[in-house]
Amino acid sequence: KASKKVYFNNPMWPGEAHSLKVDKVLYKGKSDFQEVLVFESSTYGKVLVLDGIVQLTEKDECAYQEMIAHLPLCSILSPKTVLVVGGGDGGVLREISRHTSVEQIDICEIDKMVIDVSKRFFPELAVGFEDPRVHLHIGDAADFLRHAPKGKYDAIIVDSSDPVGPAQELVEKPFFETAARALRPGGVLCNMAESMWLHTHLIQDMISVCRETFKGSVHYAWASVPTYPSGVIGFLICSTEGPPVDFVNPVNPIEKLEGALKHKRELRFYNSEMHSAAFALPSFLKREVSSL
Ligand SMILES: NCCCN[C@H]1CC[C@H](N)CC1
Repeated sequence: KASKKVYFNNPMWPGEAHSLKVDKVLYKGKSDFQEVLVFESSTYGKVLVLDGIVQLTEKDECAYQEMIAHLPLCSILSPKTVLVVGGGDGGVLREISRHTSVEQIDICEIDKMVIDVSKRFFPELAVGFEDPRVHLHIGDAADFLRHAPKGKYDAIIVDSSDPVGPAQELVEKPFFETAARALRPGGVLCNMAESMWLHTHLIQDMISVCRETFKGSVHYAWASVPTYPSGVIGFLICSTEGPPVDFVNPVNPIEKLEGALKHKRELRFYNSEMHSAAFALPSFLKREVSSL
């Protein structure tokens, strides 16, 4: 019976378990921060698992990586400097690189093993590291942001794992305050914001903190990702107060902004209709989370 208990006791989704058929285990390791597993699934391609939690699969990673990158970057005029917090698999970098206006991409990933494993088993994501605009920093992002120049970034994308373990501090007020300080006026933060079906308390807490910290706007968006718990994942899009001309409506991208995307035909999930639709929220969420 012990095996049954092990499957159903993740505090992020108690009583719930998700399974994919494993054809072959390709890598098993343990870094200073977490256990790393890569396996070939029978129907979702290769899968990256950290501490027993699915991070991405080749089949559905496009939904998450494209939305977390293009929701913020298609909401502001010609983003130039972008910071990625986490994102060690390189998928978000691949997406940011499509924006021709971007001149500098900093990335701060705490676990080098994730980068090395992605380069070895997920070249179609790790390709993001090959862009010459990318500057890689290995370390704690909260620390990195505390030392970042005030107002340096047009956009900060927090591509984190769940807030248990290394990513715990990335949902707390001090982190959001350092992110707001590092953004220019009218700059935008987009961070992973869990599931509307499972985490409305956490979403409420994050939105309350963000409304205090970001004087521009705070919006919640979501996308379908079949291999994430409850099959959806949310995004919190926050902007610092700034000249209105600099921050277009985060819900409806300006068509020409989308036009600034290189290799648009490679996009498998994002488009301007999905961008706008992502901000449409179910009634239970609007009821359970105030100010949505
Ligand atoms: N860059 C890979 C996605 C990392 N994002 C998280 C993975 C684990 C999920 N429970 C929540 C999103």
